[in-house]
Amino acid sequence: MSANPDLDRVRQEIDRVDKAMLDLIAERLALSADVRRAKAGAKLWRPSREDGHVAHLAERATHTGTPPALVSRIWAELMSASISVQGSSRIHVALEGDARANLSLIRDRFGGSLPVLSYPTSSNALAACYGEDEGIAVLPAPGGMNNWWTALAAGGAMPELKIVAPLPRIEAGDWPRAVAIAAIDLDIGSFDGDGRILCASRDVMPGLVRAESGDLSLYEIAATEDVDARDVIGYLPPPVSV
Ligand SMILES: O=C(O)C(=O)C[C@]1(C(=O)O)C=C[C@@H](O)C=C1
Repeated sequence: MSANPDLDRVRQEIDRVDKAMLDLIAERLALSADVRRAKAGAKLWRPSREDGHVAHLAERATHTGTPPALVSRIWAELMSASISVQGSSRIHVALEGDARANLSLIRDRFGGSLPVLSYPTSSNALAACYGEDEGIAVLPAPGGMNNWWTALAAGGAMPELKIVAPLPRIEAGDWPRAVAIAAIDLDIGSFDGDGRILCASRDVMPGLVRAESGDLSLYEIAATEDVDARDVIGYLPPPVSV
Protein backbone atom coordinates (compact mmCIF):
# COMPACT_ATOMS: atom_id res chain seq x y z
CA MET A 1 0.00 0.00 0.00
CA SER A 2 1.47 3.39 -0.99
CA ALA A 3 1.87 6.00 1.74
CA ASN A 4 -0.19 9.22 1.65
CA PRO A 5 1.77 12.04 0.01
CA ASP A 6 3.44 14.37 2.46
CA LEU A 7 1.38 17.61 2.77
CA ASP A 8 4.44 19.89 2.90
CA ARG A 9 5.80 18.31 -0.28
CA VAL A 10 2.51 18.68 -2.10
CA ARG A 11 2.31 22.34 -1.03
CA GLN A 12 5.85 22.93 -2.28
CA GLU A 13 4.73 21.54 -5.65
CA ILE A 14 1.66 23.84 -5.63
CA ASP A 15 3.98 26.80 -4.85
CA ARG A 16 6.21 25.82 -7.76
CA VAL A 17 3.28 25.62 -10.20
CA ASP A 18 1.80 28.92 -8.92
CA LYS A 19 5.10 30.78 -9.36
CA ALA A 20 5.40 29.44 -12.90
CA MET A 21 1.82 30.56 -13.65
CA LEU A 22 2.47 33.99 -12.15
CA ASP A 23 5.48 34.47 -14.41
CA LEU A 24 3.39 33.44 -17.42
CA ILE A 25 0.60 35.85 -16.44
CA ALA A 26 3.13 38.69 -16.22
CA GLU A 27 4.50 37.70 -19.63
CA ARG A 28 0.96 37.65 -21.08
CA LEU A 29 0.10 41.06 -19.62
CA ALA A 30 3.30 42.52 -21.05
CA LEU A 31 2.18 41.29 -24.49
CA SER A 32 -1.04 43.32 -24.12
CA ALA A 33 0.90 46.54 -24.60
CA ASP A 34 2.36 45.11 -27.85
CA VAL A 35 -1.12 44.01 -28.97
CA ARG A 36 -2.43 47.53 -28.42
CA ARG A 37 0.30 49.01 -30.62
CA ALA A 38 -0.20 46.28 -33.24
CA LYS A 39 -3.97 46.93 -33.33
CA ALA A 40 -3.26 50.56 -34.16
CA GLY A 41 -6.57 52.11 -33.18
CA ALA A 42 -8.79 49.04 -33.70
CA LYS A 43 -11.35 48.27 -30.98
CA LEU A 44 -10.00 47.01 -27.65
CA TRP A 45 -12.63 44.33 -27.19
CA ARG A 46 -12.50 41.63 -29.90
CA PRO A 47 -15.23 39.14 -28.94
CA SER A 48 -14.70 36.93 -32.00
CA ARG A 49 -11.01 36.49 -31.13
CA GLU A 50 -11.87 35.83 -27.47
CA ASP A 51 -14.62 33.31 -28.16
CA GLY A 52 -12.63 31.47 -30.85
CA HIS A 53 -9.55 31.28 -28.63
CA VAL A 54 -11.50 30.11 -25.58
CA ALA A 55 -13.31 27.49 -27.69
CA HIS A 56 -9.92 26.04 -28.74
CA LEU A 57 -8.57 26.12 -25.19
CA ALA A 58 -11.78 24.56 -23.82
CA GLU A 59 -11.52 21.79 -26.40
CA ARG A 60 -7.91 21.18 -25.41
CA ALA A 61 -8.86 21.25 -21.73
CA THR A 62 -11.32 18.39 -22.14
CA HIS A 63 -8.30 16.13 -22.95
CA THR A 64 -6.64 17.01 -19.65
CA GLY A 65 -9.71 16.78 -17.43
CA THR A 66 -9.82 20.56 -16.87
CA PRO A 67 -13.43 21.83 -16.81
CA PRO A 68 -14.11 24.08 -19.89
CA ALA A 69 -16.18 26.44 -17.70
CA LEU A 70 -13.09 26.99 -15.52
CA VAL A 71 -11.01 27.69 -18.63
CA SER A 72 -13.61 30.22 -19.81
CA ARG A 73 -13.64 32.02 -16.43
CA ILE A 74 -9.84 32.14 -16.10
CA TRP A 75 -9.40 33.49 -19.63
CA ALA A 76 -12.24 35.97 -19.07
CA GLU A 77 -10.06 37.42 -16.27
CA LEU A 78 -6.89 37.34 -18.36
CA MET A 79 -8.45 38.91 -21.44
CA SER A 80 -10.28 41.65 -19.55
CA ALA A 81 -7.06 42.42 -17.68
CA SER A 82 -5.45 42.69 -21.11
CA ILE A 83 -8.17 45.13 -22.25
CA SER A 84 -7.64 47.30 -19.19
CA VAL A 85 -3.87 47.36 -19.85
CA GLN A 86 -4.64 48.49 -23.42
CA GLY A 87 -7.11 51.25 -22.57
CA SER A 88 -10.44 51.93 -21.00
CA SER A 89 -13.66 50.04 -21.66
CA ARG A 90 -16.78 49.94 -19.46
CA ILE A 91 -19.67 47.54 -19.20
CA HIS A 92 -23.21 48.96 -19.03
CA VAL A 93 -25.73 46.55 -17.60
CA ALA A 94 -29.51 46.74 -17.39
CA LEU A 95 -30.75 45.55 -14.04
CA GLU A 96 -33.93 44.14 -15.55
CA GLY A 97 -35.09 40.65 -14.67
CA ASP A 98 -32.82 38.70 -12.32
CA ALA A 99 -30.17 41.37 -11.58
CA ARG A 100 -28.01 39.12 -9.44
CA ALA A 101 -27.92 36.43 -12.15
CA ASN A 102 -27.05 39.08 -14.78
CA LEU A 103 -24.12 40.34 -12.71
CA SER A 104 -22.89 36.81 -12.18
CA LEU A 105 -23.05 36.20 -15.98
CA ILE A 106 -20.96 39.36 -16.47
CA ARG A 107 -18.40 38.21 -13.91
CA ASP A 108 -18.06 34.85 -15.70
CA ARG A 109 -17.74 36.44 -19.17
CA PHE A 110 -15.69 39.56 -18.39
CA GLY A 111 -13.93 38.83 -15.08
CA GLY A 112 -13.43 41.64 -12.60
CA SER A 113 -11.11 44.08 -14.39
CA LEU A 114 -13.63 46.22 -16.30
CA PRO A 115 -15.86 48.78 -14.54
CA VAL A 116 -19.54 47.76 -14.48
CA LEU A 117 -22.21 50.50 -14.45
CA SER A 118 -25.87 49.61 -13.88
CA TYR A 119 -29.05 51.20 -15.23
CA PRO A 120 -32.75 50.63 -14.54
CA THR A 121 -33.66 49.79 -18.15
CA SER A 122 -32.13 48.25 -21.25
CA SER A 123 -32.68 51.50 -23.19
CA ASN A 124 -30.64 53.41 -20.59
CA ALA A 125 -27.78 50.86 -20.72
CA LEU A 126 -27.84 50.83 -24.53
CA ALA A 127 -27.74 54.65 -24.73
CA ALA A 128 -24.77 54.75 -22.31
CA CYS A 129 -22.93 52.15 -24.42
CA TYR A 130 -23.71 54.11 -27.61
CA GLY A 131 -22.16 57.21 -26.07
CA GLU A 132 -18.73 55.59 -25.69
CA ASP A 133 -16.22 54.35 -28.29
CA GLU A 134 -15.34 51.27 -26.28
CA GLY A 135 -18.62 50.74 -24.43
CA ILE A 136 -20.12 47.28 -23.97
CA ALA A 137 -23.77 46.75 -22.99
CA VAL A 138 -25.06 43.54 -21.42
CA LEU A 139 -28.80 43.13 -21.83
CA PRO A 140 -31.35 40.34 -21.47
CA ALA A 141 -31.49 38.32 -24.69
CA PRO A 142 -34.11 39.49 -27.22
CA GLY A 143 -37.53 37.87 -26.89
CA GLY A 144 -40.76 38.44 -25.01
CA MET A 145 -40.82 41.97 -23.59
CA ASN A 146 -37.13 42.54 -24.42
CA ASN A 147 -37.49 44.57 -27.60
CA TRP A 148 -34.46 46.89 -27.20
CA TRP A 149 -32.95 45.14 -30.27
CA THR A 150 -35.20 47.20 -32.60
CA ALA A 151 -32.82 50.15 -31.98
CA LEU A 152 -30.08 48.13 -33.74
CA ALA A 153 -32.13 47.57 -36.93
CA ALA A 154 -31.63 49.65 -40.09
CA GLY A 155 -33.52 52.88 -39.50
CA GLY A 156 -33.32 52.36 -35.70
CA ALA A 157 -31.68 54.79 -33.28
CA MET A 158 -28.35 52.94 -32.91
CA PRO A 159 -27.64 50.82 -36.02
CA GLU A 160 -23.86 50.91 -35.39
CA LEU A 161 -24.35 48.71 -32.30
CA LYS A 162 -24.30 44.93 -32.83
CA ILE A 163 -25.04 41.89 -30.71
CA VAL A 164 -21.61 40.27 -30.57
CA ALA A 165 -21.48 37.71 -27.76
CA PRO A 166 -23.80 35.30 -25.91
CA LEU A 167 -23.82 34.99 -22.12
CA PRO A 168 -23.07 32.54 -20.70
CA ARG A 169 -20.27 31.64 -23.10
CA ILE A 170 -20.36 27.98 -22.08
CA GLU A 171 -23.60 25.98 -21.97
CA ALA A 172 -25.65 28.86 -23.37
CA GLY A 173 -28.31 26.34 -24.43
CA ASP A 174 -30.56 26.96 -27.39
CA TRP A 175 -30.73 30.74 -26.88
CA PRO A 176 -28.52 32.82 -24.54
CA ARG A 177 -29.80 34.33 -21.29
CA ALA A 178 -28.13 37.66 -22.00
CA VAL A 179 -26.13 39.18 -24.85
CA ALA A 180 -23.28 41.67 -25.10
CA ILE A 181 -23.55 44.58 -27.52
CA ALA A 182 -20.85 46.91 -28.85
CA ALA A 183 -20.11 49.18 -31.82
CA ILE A 184 -18.15 46.55 -33.72
CA ASP A 185 -18.20 46.05 -37.50
CA LEU A 186 -19.23 42.49 -38.29
CA ASP A 187 -17.34 40.88 -41.14
CA ILE A 188 -20.04 38.63 -42.63
CA GLY A 189 -17.52 36.86 -44.87
CA SER A 190 -15.49 35.67 -41.88
CA PHE A 191 -18.31 34.06 -39.86
CA ASP A 192 -17.80 30.48 -38.69
CA GLY A 193 -20.20 28.24 -40.62
CA ASP A 194 -21.52 26.84 -37.32
CA GLY A 195 -22.31 30.31 -35.96
CA ARG A 196 -25.64 32.12 -36.20
CA ILE A 197 -26.42 35.45 -37.81
CA LEU A 198 -29.05 37.68 -36.21
CA CYS A 199 -31.11 39.71 -38.66
CA ALA A 200 -33.91 42.21 -38.13
CA SER A 201 -36.32 42.33 -41.04
CA ARG A 202 -39.90 42.99 -42.08
CA ASP A 203 -39.57 40.31 -44.77
CA VAL A 204 -39.70 36.55 -44.25
CA MET A 205 -36.18 35.15 -43.84
CA PRO A 206 -34.81 31.57 -43.78
CA GLY A 207 -34.44 31.20 -40.02
CA LEU A 208 -36.05 30.99 -36.62
CA VAL A 209 -38.01 34.02 -35.34
CA ARG A 210 -36.60 34.77 -31.89
CA ALA A 211 -38.37 38.05 -31.18
CA GLU A 212 -41.01 40.29 -32.71
CA SER A 213 -41.90 43.94 -32.29
CA GLY A 214 -44.56 45.52 -34.49
CA ASP A 215 -43.88 44.31 -38.03
CA LEU A 216 -40.17 43.74 -37.33
CA SER A 217 -38.85 40.23 -36.58
CA LEU A 218 -35.49 39.13 -35.24
CA TYR A 219 -34.33 36.03 -37.10
CA GLU A 220 -31.64 33.58 -36.02
CA ILE A 221 -30.12 32.32 -39.27
CA ALA A 222 -27.39 29.74 -40.00
CA ALA A 223 -24.15 31.57 -40.86
CA THR A 224 -23.97 29.55 -44.09
CA GLU A 225 -27.00 31.44 -45.48
CA ASP A 226 -26.60 34.47 -47.73
CA VAL A 227 -28.06 37.53 -46.05
CA ASP A 228 -28.23 41.22 -46.84
CA ALA A 229 -25.62 43.01 -44.68
CA ARG A 230 -28.16 45.78 -43.99
CA ASP A 231 -30.38 43.32 -42.06
CA VAL A 232 -27.58 41.99 -39.83
CA ILE A 233 -27.80 43.17 -36.22
CA GLY A 234 -25.57 40.54 -34.63
CA TYR A 235 -23.65 37.31 -34.69
CA LEU A 236 -23.48 34.48 -32.18
CA PRO A 237 -20.42 32.19 -32.42
CA PRO A 238 -20.82 28.39 -32.37
CA PRO A 239 -21.61 27.22 -28.82
CA VAL A 240 -18.54 26.05 -26.90
CA SER A 241 -18.92 22.29 -26.48
CA VAL A 242 -18.28 20.81 -23.04
O1 LIG B 1 -6.10 39.85 -29.72
C1 LIG B 1 -6.37 41.00 -29.34
O2 LIG B 1 -6.85 41.86 -30.12
C2 LIG B 1 -6.15 41.38 -27.94
O3 LIG B 1 -6.39 42.52 -27.59
C3 LIG B 1 -5.70 40.36 -26.95
C4 LIG B 1 -6.84 39.78 -26.16
C5 LIG B 1 -6.22 38.69 -25.24
O4 LIG B 1 -5.88 39.03 -24.11
O5 LIG B 1 -6.07 37.55 -25.68
C6 LIG B 1 -7.49 40.83 -25.32
C7 LIG B 1 -8.62 41.44 -25.67
C8 LIG B 1 -9.39 41.12 -26.87
O6 LIG B 1 -10.75 41.17 -26.62
C9 LIG B 1 -8.97 39.84 -27.45
C10 LIG B 1 -7.85 39.18 -27.07
